[in-house]
Amino acid sequence: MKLVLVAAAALVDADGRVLLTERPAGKSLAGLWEFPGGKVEPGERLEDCLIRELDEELGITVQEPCLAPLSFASHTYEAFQLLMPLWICRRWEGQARGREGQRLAWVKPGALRDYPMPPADEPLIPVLLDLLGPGR
Ligand SMILES: Nc1nc2c([nH]c(=O)n2[C@@H]2O[C@H](COP(=O)(O)OP(=O)(O)OP(=O)(O)O)[C@@H](O)[C@H]2O)c(=O)[nH]1
Ligand SMILES: [Mg+2]
Repeated sequence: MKLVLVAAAALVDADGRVLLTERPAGKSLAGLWEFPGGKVEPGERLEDCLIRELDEELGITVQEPCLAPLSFASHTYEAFQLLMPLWICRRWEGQARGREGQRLAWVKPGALRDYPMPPADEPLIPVLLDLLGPGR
């Protein structure tokens, strides 16, 4: 089965909220909320991919030392197996905005379950809750 490698980030703001972005209409899994990130290009370093995607999708600049490995998602979809390392990032330059027209939400960890996410992301919710607490 095809392996798809995706680099993604949990951006956490000063209030401990996590950024989710809505997948635009027309894409697979449209309407679901996900961590920003994207597919690794052939030969591309994972961290370079993530930094590129965060700029393309959100218009923010992230320095590599501000990315800490947190967890990963492994999920078998119908057409491919997804392997998605997830980094946590608390520091970046610029203000995140949906550069591709996608909606953004800053979400308390305790409210992540209110946002429908791809099935691969489910096991990442308790990881963020453990680390950050539910928020208030
Ligand atoms: N960025 C991101 N992708 C995720 C998450 N969870 C998850 O299953 N994915 C899947 O990982 C794949 C890569 O997403 P992507 O954002 O790089 O690529 P894309 O929009 O071009 O995807 P597409 O071409 O399949 O529509 C997609 O199939 C997406 O559904 C997540 O939390 N963040
Ligand atoms: Mg993407």
